[in-house]
Amino acid sequence: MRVVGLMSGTSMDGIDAALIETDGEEVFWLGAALTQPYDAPTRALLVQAMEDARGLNHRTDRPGVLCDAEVRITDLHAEAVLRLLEHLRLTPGDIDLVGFHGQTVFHRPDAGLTVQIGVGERLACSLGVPVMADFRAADVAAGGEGAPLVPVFHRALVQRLALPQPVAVLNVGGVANVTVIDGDAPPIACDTGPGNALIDDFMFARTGVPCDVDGQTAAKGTADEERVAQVLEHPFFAKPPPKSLDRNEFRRFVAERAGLSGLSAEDGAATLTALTAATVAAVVPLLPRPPAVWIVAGGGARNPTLLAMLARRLGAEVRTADAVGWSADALEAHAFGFLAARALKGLPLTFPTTTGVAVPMTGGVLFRPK
Ligand SMILES: Nc1ncnc2c1ncn2[C@@H]1O[C@H](COP(=O)(O)OP(=O)(O)OP(=O)(O)O)[C@@H](O)[C@H]1O
Ligand SMILES: CC(=O)N[C@H]1[C@@H]2OC[C@@H](O2)[C@@H](O)[C@@H]1O[C@H](C)C(=O)O
Repeated sequence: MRVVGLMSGTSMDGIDAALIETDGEEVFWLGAALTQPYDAPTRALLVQAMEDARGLNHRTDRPGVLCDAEVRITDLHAEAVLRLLEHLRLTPGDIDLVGFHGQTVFHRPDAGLTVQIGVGERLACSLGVPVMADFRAADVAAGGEGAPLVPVFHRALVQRLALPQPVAVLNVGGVANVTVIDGDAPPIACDTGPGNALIDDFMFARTGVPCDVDGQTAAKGTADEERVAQVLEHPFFAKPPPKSLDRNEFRRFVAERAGLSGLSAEDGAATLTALTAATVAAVVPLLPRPPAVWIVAGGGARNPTLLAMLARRLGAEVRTADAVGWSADALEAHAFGFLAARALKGLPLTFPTTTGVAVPMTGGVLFRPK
């Protein structure tokens, strides 16, 4: 199948769209990708949507601006697909399926609720292509964490590489998550903690720039290890995998524990970057054996200061996804193309070792164009 995967992650920087050729078991080709950035009004609408989603009790409720936000982002996803196809000189008739993650506005698996906004039917009708959406709901309904979903894709990719095992695939987006693959053993996975989100917020508040470009600010600072250690006392970090996070989960805790207000922009950025690296390293003692190689994807792969801190704290080889022939920026979009193909075939997306669900589960809801 030729599938376009779509992901709009917790950083809310935009929509990633990527083409993949797969049968849902093997990956035949990781195709071209692009990012459709969210403009400032769309980002503001999504921030408000997340605020309005806080009191959600039912996954179909759409209080406040949620309904507007859902339609707006659906249409932007259609634009992203059309732009990608145009770039490839293809038309919607040339693809078999679209994998539409949607924008997470609420994630409380403990309360049995995870909500990704996006109208699958509207996207299917506007493109004239079947759309697989709502990937997390079935897992959460069955008692799983509903995240991470990408491990089964990471496993398919790692199987094609000749690398010493175990191999860890680390995605550093707004939130960071890891998959550990060790031969034929079921992949072990979890969210590890904050990825770039806290660094982004801090940089925006201090400098008006929404991220620490290339880790340059952190590179000039010194991490305050005591503050990092204070944050690591949160019980989340001692909990064995699987486990997942809402994007805002650590905001208040880090503000209270790390109290960054007294630090310079450089030292604050260095401390938050060290925190991301330290929370990733905190997973290692929870694994059966330490990974020999770490492959880093997501926006964090573009931050050399973070990569250096990871290598030091993990004491293992750290490579970027691009260095092994994948796309660090498009890996999650490729993943949702792969997951859509699996869901279409009824193959499992989640496993007891990845989301804590009792038995392997398929998922997704298929929308066909009318
Ligand atoms: N050149 C760069 N230098 C430093 N950081 C960068 C750079 N480019 C991107 N980033 C970081 O990567 C983030 C975006 O990462 P990504 O697109 O992987 O996140 P996401 O997919 O939205 O999140 P998630 O995986 O949690 O859903 C930006 O917000 C920024 O913090
Ligand atoms: C609820 C939700 O949207 N979680 C995202 C988020 O972004 C990163 C991390 O937290 C991850 O577990 C998950 O996305 C990835 C793609 C996943 O499910 O594998």
